[in-house]
Amino acid sequence: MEKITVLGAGSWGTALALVLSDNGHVVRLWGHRKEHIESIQLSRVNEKYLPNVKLPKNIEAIASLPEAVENINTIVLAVPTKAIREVLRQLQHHLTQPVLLIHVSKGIEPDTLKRISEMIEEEMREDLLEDVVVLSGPSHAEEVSLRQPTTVTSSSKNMKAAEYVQDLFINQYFRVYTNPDVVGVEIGGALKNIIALAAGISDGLGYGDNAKAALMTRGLAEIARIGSKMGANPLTFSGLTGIGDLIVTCTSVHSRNWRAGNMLGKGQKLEEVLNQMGMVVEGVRTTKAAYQLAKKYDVKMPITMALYDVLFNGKHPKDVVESLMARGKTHEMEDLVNIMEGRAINNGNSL
Ligand SMILES: NC(=O)C1=CN([C@@H]2O[C@H](COP(=O)(O)OP(=O)(O)OC[C@H]3O[C@@H](n4cnc5c(N)ncnc54)[C@H](OP(=O)(O)O)[C@@H]3O)[C@@H](O)[C@H]2O)C=CC1
Ligand SMILES: O=C(CO)COP(=O)(O)O
Repeated sequence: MEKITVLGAGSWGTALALVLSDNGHVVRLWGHRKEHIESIQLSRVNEKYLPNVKLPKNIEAIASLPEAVENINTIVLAVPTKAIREVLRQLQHHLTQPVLLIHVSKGIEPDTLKRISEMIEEEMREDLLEDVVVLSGPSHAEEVSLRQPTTVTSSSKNMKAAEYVQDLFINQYFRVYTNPDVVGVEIGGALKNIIALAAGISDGLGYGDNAKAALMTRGLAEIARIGSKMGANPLTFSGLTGIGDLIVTCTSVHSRNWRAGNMLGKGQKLEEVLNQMGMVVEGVRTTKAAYQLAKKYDVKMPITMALYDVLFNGKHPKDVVESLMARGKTHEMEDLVNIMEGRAINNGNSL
């Protein structure tokens, strides 16, 4: 039995607190808004983010960060990508010993183009950071909190730490695998949100399953192409944090990215969609980051570019679909064969 603190009292932080509590651990769930935490303390329910589940006694909701991390050496970081640096800066003031940081966020920081574990290593004082582990995979909070079968992957530069996290979380409904490819796991988790937004737009426009299958398949090719250039093992993209997470996010009504895309496809404006959602839609910021990554690494990412035009250049989704379909002819597998065989990627026409 361990004492573990979860930072971030949103959907995913709360669902993971439930998994840890089911495994017999004592969990502190920290949230930054006092009134939100007080309402959880009062009702034992996280009304805003996970209204159907009552929290058991071994989850303590806490609004004070120093209290939440006192005498703790394992922390789950479950806030949106854009809040990571701010939370880490606050956290360090209150740590008196090194901690294992388990991050579960799916994003890439625009401009710096850092992955989450890179942001953590940059922000944390070395003497306060034992290891960084990423836990990622096809896992909607709504289903995990109902104890429905779910599989995820634990990844770290230090495989002992990844295995420790596997042991903390694994149980009869939450199966945890390990994978040493941190870059692939983080890139797959972040970039699938872009494709989920595009799949939602396609559904919102009234296109059918053919279009969605095309987006998912060619989206994965795009993710594998940039991921491999960034140092990922291409095989990771055929696993849980690649195609697995792509499937669940592009096809589930639980996905905020798919739902946001769906509203955009039906003609709503980005700002009103994000306001309506009330929860994080990571794919929007990640599209900006991926657009910059494609330029930096000189990798063709046509779906990402098309989505960027819809989100940030006011292009109509139907027009970008037309442009995508009208591109020059190409060989389907050429890039992937090159990636698998470790050859240089052809950036010409094979898209
Ligand atoms: N939901 C899911 O099923 C899954 C989510 N993820 C990933 O987990 C991460 C978190 O997502 P999720 O929990 O779903 O998001 P939610 O939108 O459900 O919740 C986000 C939580 O973070 C809090 N927060 C926002 N900014 C800050 C800040 N500056 N300091 C402290 N807390 C802050 C929010 O507080 P407030 O209420 O004040 O806004 C809220 O409690 C994302 O990267 C997501 O991609 C990964 C797998 C599954
Ligand atoms: O990452 C997720 C499922 O694996 C959650 O996706 P959304 O953020 O789109 O809801």
